Amino acid sequence: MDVIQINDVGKSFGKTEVLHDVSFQIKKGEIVGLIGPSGSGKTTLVKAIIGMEKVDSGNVSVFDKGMPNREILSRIGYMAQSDALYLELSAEQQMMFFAKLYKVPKNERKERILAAMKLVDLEKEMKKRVMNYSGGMKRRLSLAMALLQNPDLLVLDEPTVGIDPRLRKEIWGELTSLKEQGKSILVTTHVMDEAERCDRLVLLLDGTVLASGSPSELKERFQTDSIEAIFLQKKGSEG
Ligand SMILES: Nc1ncnc2c1ncn2[C@@H]1O[C@H](COP(=O)(O)OP(=O)(O)OP(=O)(O)O)[C@@H](O)[C@H]1O
Repeated sequence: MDVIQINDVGKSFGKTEVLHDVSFQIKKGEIVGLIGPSGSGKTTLVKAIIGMEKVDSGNVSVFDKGMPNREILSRIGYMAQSDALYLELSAEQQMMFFAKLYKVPKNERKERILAAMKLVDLEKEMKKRVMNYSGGMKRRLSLAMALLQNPDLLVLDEPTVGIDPRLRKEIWGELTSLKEQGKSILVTTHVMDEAERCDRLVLLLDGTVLASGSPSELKERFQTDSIEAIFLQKKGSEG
């Protein structure tokens, strides 16, 4: 079964077309990277997947249901590109607020919060108010929030921006183990060594799918040794 199905999706803002006939699927237990230069339409697509943005044509379904769908949304852990955090609260209060909102059973809340915070290496900073967090800490807290309700699908929009290489490696280790538990993960990134860790990549350029496949398939198809070079090649050929 496909966890995410995107069929011929088109979207414009005013006269500007930002997505054109975009189609791809994500299966259970797969990490798919959505890769593309700034402005290529990644965030718009991610928002369409979670039902935050309406598409003009085509359709988006998640777990076989058309989005937006409230029930399905509770199975998705979403991490937005910009952190939506309550600065006045401590990280722990913030997590508790969302644990209630996500209807995490009362007797599991503390345990789940601690597990998610450990994963992003923030368990010692839980009492601190979020306003005193650094940019990278806020990013990590947003990731912990996305993991809180133990979702079947994670949709992460540039999750590792501002996160140092050591923790980035740990986070990717965790994403891989979540995938091994059968979770599906869609991640947007600009970081090419992260792209290499995905099972499959969807390369987006100017709102269209340039190519998709495993990192090694793509490199072979385009006869390059890096994913980045594929974009450079394509841009060059447009001249
Ligand atoms: N609400 C909006 N109104 C008008 N234009 C928009 C809106 N949201 C996005 N756009 C435009 O759509 C295009 C794609 O934006 P999007 O944020 O999806 O790109 P992106 O690939 O996620 O870029 P980045 O990597 O920089 O985040 C851009 O030209 C952007 O200006």
